[in-house]
Amino acid sequence: SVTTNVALAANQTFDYIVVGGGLTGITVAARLAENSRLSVLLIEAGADNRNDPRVYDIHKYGKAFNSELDWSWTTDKGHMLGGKTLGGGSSINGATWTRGSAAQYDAWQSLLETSEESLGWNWAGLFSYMKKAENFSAPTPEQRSKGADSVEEYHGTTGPVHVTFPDTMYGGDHQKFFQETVSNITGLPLSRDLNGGEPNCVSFVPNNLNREDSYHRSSSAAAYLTPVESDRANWTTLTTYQVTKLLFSSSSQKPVTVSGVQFKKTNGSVETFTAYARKEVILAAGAIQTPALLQLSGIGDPTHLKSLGITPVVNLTTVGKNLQEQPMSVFGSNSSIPVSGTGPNDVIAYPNLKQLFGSEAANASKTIKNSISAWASSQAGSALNSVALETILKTQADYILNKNAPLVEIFYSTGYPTAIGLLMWTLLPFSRGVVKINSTNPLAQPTIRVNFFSVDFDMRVHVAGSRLARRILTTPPLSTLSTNKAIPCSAVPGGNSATDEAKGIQGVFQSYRNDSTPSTTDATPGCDVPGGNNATDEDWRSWIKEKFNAVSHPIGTAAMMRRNLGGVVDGHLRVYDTKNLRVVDASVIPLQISAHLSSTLFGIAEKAAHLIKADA
Ligand SMILES: Cc1cc2nc3c(=O)[nH]c(=O)nc-3n(C[C@H](O)[C@H](O)[C@H](O)COP(=O)(O)OP(=O)(O)OC[C@H]3O[C@@H](n4cnc5c(N)ncnc54)[C@H](O)[C@@H]3O)c2cc1C
Repeated sequence: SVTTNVALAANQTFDYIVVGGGLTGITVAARLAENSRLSVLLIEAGADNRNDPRVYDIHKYGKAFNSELDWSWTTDKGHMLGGKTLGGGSSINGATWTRGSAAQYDAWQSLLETSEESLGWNWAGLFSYMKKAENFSAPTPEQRSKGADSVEEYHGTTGPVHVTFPDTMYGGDHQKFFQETVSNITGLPLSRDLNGGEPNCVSFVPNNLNREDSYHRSSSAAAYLTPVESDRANWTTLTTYQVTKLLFSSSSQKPVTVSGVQFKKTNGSVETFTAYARKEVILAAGAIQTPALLQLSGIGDPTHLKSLGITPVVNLTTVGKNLQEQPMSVFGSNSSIPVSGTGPNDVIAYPNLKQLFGSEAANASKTIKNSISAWASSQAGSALNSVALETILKTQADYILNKNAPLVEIFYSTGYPTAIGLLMWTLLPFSRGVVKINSTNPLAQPTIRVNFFSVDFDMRVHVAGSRLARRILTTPPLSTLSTNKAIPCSAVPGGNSATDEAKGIQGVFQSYRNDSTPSTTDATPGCDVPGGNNATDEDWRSWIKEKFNAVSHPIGTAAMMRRNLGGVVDGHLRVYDTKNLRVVDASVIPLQISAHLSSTLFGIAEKAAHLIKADA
């Protein structure tokens, strides 16, 4: 059952306690609870908002941002969004369903001990679990006529997460012209389906929506919890309570044993409760709150912990380090014709280094090859050390230079009724950041330093992506739809007084505005770069620095790597020097992928559940 009745959890013992009822937490809990002999407690800080239209109606995307459903963490540049509700990010995200390139997943395996390579943390191993999570409905003939397509073997059809194209999908000249323009400029091939491990293309993409449920969002909660909610007496989901500390039964002897968790009402009331774990505690609080909870519990850098008066339990200096988050800029123009459909956004271009940099590609490659060591030194404070980081960055460089990994995402962000928009973000930053608690108050937000653009090459990528975005908007056939052909601008119809519908559909635009654009007109980033079409790199750099925002795809803060690279968990997702504590969320992803994260995370959670069951 889903409950706010703390008596159902306090002072009780469960086989497994899962911390965080977000994307991965619900997935793992649901799989463990399939065995009726095992008891599972899932604790979620947010409320159960499954019946809130801001959650189930994808057309209201963006309306949950900066509300009680959003952690809205402060970073070194603006806010990072995160779902604070049952389903976590999967309840408030854009529902875009994509996967990275096979080489990127294969790289994860190379960061593990040789003895763990057989665990299958590679494309082949994860692809099967991503498909296990998926219940794909191929496009209808009408959707095909708009441009949707799929390759059967890239999808699962019997999993819990419904994935499909929406009945309201966009699919007029806008989409077609965007594809054509991008392809003409960059040479990117049009792909039928980018979910098969080769996203270096331009393609329509599906969403995790449920065709059998009025195209409502298929969040982790809707997919894994709702259908079994009344059957699983062995699974308790406690909402509106935040886990504040892990408890250890033996902390002097390594590996340490976790005996349970402390938690309190998320709204800050003083009373603290305890629940006990017979077998394991699984952290799934996401890439920001999981490292914070580890640190609050004494797992982290002893010097930092002692400075706050916390007794160190496990010495793992990289808890919270290796943070990789992506910067995004927004571009737009108004269209002379209305768009067809109401979305959500459905076409993405993923250029690789050559397609992004064009004639500058050789130079950009040379910069990467010659700079890894210097970047590792400059970012060493956000990693174990420069030697470890150099190995990690070399792995990242390898798939950029040799395996066509896309460097930026250009998401065609159509806006009802007439907007042409492009969201462009750097996918694979070389900059590294840190999440660090700054007090012993478990309800206080940790300090998040992403260190955006602290490796200058990340800015070069962003300038190249921005230039490409503007070129796409000003090149036919897409530019023939624009009312402002010279310098596209004004993306959100109605600007800051846009209707709720326009705001909802264009949530990303809108959040960008709410966050950092105090514009009083409907002028939109993209039209106001000093120098317009003749802007210099310096013009672009200063505009980007002022306007960019976080994508809200943080990863890496409890990375799955060998310990001498700065890993926090091993290939079984077990925290080093602990016996029964695992992390199963975006924190464990060691390197960014050229994709939105959720399909990958459902795969990780499915695989984790398998590992946990096998170990038991
Ligand atoms: C605005 C936005 C848009 C996105 N768009 C897309 C998209 O279109 N497609 C895509 O594939 N991905 C998208 N993502 C990314 C994806 O949703 C996230 O990467 C994913 O949800 C992360 O999963 P997770 O399980 O690691 O964490 P989450 O899903 O964030 O779950 C963590 C959960 O733990 C809870 N929690 C935290 N601390 C505690 C605690 N101490 N005690 C109890 N509970 C706690 C949180 O409230 C939350 O519910 C988007 C993300 C955001 C924020």
